[in-house]
Amino acid sequence: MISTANGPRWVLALTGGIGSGKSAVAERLAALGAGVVDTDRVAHALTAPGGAAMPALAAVFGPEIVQADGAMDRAAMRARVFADPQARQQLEAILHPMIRAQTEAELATCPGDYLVLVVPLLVETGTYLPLADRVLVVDCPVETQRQRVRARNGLPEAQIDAILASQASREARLTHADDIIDNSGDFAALGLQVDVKHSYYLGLAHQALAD
Ligand SMILES: CC(C)(COP(=O)(O)OP(=O)(O)OC[C@H]1O[C@@H](n2cnc3c(N)ncnc32)[C@H](O)[C@@H]1O)[C@@H](O)C(=O)NCCC(=O)NCCS
Ligand SMILES: Nc1ncnc2c1ncn2[C@@H]1O[C@H](COP(=O)(O)OP(=O)(O)OP(=O)(O)O)[C@@H](O)[C@H]1O
Repeated sequence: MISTANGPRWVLALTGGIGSGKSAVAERLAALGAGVVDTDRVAHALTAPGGAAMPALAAVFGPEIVQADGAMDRAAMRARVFADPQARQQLEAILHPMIRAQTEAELATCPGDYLVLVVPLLVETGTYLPLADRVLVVDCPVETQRQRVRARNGLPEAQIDAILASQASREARLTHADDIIDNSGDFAALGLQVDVKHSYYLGLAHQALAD
């Protein structure tokens, strides 16, 4: 439970590797009434035109990572950081503290029956784990992740390899799971699992608040 100005809130941390289905799960939980704060979305806002992270990013990485509209050039930055671990560390050193502060501010005011905190790097950084009452991992075979990322972004295979290599292994991530959603099937199979988990989390959240 986290304490907010609106009282204590029960928090589900939701994670998974790239292309595993975190956004699809979070979207459905939101439709069912959960309050969702997604650190990827927070990061996007910080790097949008006029975003609070842009001055520091331009100073460190140069004008070539800034688009004409003032937003971060995501493809350019992706190519750079997944080819160079030191550049990735520099990017994370700028963005992660800002993402954390904004995420905490949003959690403090987010409505919903309980809170869902979506953190792709939950296991890798460990810093969000203390906020979580429960950890839900969206899981599928790495080959399925590859296929879905390929279909969505058309990323070169070497870049998909580099992103996967920078993230925790499937096995390491699963050791942190209280619950697992298997997203190796279709959207219908995913939806059924999410609905069951949501009912369970509603019960846990109500129980925790009653205790
Ligand atoms: C590297 C960037 C420019 C790539 O942008 P792009 O639009 O291609 O991806 P997007 O932001 O939508 O993220 C998609 C997925 O990439 C993976 N990913 C993103 N950042 C990282 C990272 N630092 N390390 C490993 N994987 C990452 C995650 O699986 C994430 O869900 C961007 O992800 C970024 O700015 N990352 C740094 C911030 C960060 O660490 N975000 C993770 C959430 S806290
Ligand atoms: N069960 C499924 N069947 C078919 N396609 C799926 C399924 N689940 C997700 N997808 C597709 O796979 C892609 C990745 O899904 P999603 O964006 O939900 O994953 P993510 O974990 O949030 O990804 P990222 O880490 O890149 O932010 C999307 O294009 C989505 O539409």
